[in-house]
Amino acid sequence: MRIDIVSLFPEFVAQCAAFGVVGRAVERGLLSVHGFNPRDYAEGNYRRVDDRPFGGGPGMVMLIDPLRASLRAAREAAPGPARVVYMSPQGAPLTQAKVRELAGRERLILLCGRYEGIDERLIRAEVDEEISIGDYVLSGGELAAAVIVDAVARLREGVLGDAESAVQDSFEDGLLDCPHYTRPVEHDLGTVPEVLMSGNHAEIAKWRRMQSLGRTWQRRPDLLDEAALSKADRKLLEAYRAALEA
Ligand SMILES: CN(C)c1ccccc1CNc1ccc(C(N)=O)cn1
Repeated sequence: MRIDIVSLFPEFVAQCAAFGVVGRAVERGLLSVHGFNPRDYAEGNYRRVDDRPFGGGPGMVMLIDPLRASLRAAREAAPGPARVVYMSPQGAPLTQAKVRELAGRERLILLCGRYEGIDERLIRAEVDEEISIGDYVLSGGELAAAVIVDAVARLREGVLGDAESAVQDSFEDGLLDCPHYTRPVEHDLGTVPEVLMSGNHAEIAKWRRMQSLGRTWQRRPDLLDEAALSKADRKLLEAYRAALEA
């Protein structure tokens, strides 16, 4: 998979692909991340990439042509179609389903805005979709792009060993993750739930599912569509609630 980053600070995002599982995936050639800086494609001796907004108001707007030239350079840097994603507060909220969809592609181009954003005509002409990583404002799209790189990379075949837990991750099945424990069993911060040491894998799986259901119900009821729960899941959630009252 190839991901191109169009940004005034491309090394910022490339660094986010230099550590951990994503860094190893890059080393192993499962993924490559390349930066394109609109300033390298800006005309004139000031190499302008922004200008004042028509209609007045504070701040600056990113110019069309340096962005369009850097997008063209990114497209032409490798074969095959690329999905152009613009990171912005006006985008569709990022979900794990959207991450899975993006991870299925061979090429992505992530467009990072700075200043007050980008001339709308460039967005309309070149952007396939706008994505927001949450309802808050950042100084640039680079952190949002880094989130996409990480979330997408870890879903690519071969990136996570079976030691890691991409499958059981929260949101993979639409529920929050269960609690996790490791050594020591006895600690002044408490002990470990008995069932996890029982060796009874069916019981352990049931306990974990019950915890995921219960935590989702308690912390993110918006994610829990109780109607869509299986009979077994509904029984587990009942058991979780009953244990709270006990
Ligand atoms: C400078 N701003 C406000 C801006 C305005 C328009 C586009 C991009 C930017 C860059 N900033 C971003 C980008 C993304 C997100 C997000 N929630 O995904 C938050 N902020």
